[in-house]
Amino acid sequence: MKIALGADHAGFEYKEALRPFLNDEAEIKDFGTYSAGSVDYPDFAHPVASAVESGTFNLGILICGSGNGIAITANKHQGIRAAICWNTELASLARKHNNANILCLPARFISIKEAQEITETFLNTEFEGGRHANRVNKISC
Ligand SMILES: O=C(CO)[C@H](O)[C@H](O)[C@H](O)COP(=O)(O)O
Repeated sequence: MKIALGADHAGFEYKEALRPFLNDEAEIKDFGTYSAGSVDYPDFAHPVASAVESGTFNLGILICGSGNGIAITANKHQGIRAAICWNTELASLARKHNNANILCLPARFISIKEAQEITETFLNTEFEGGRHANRVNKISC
């Protein structure tokens, strides 16, 4: 499993906390940001989304303050299904029903422990297919 990881300044601390936790599970590439200094979330969401869109990475994890900016940006890419998840049930449904390929975490609304649990659920839940496959296939326009 290859995972592309990125965050803006609001998600920086969470990204740093997730990285060692993820290393046990997968091969990780950290696309930045690399400090808590203020940056613009599209500069990190686009590279992560491109990496997943191209198939070089299986899944992406993006983190910003609300989750909105990174999700809006990532979902501009063809074949990207970026889902904002603030609890484990949403993470499970995003994988099972939507085959989400980028997890968007809202750092200013969850704890680091919650972020780790949500990430673990997202990475360990499979797409159910079936009726959901028909719907996911209808997303692209
Ligand atoms: O989704 C976002 C923007 O739409 C993120 O929450 C950003 O992290 C947030 O806007 C950053 O805000 P700041 O006041 O510049 O720290």
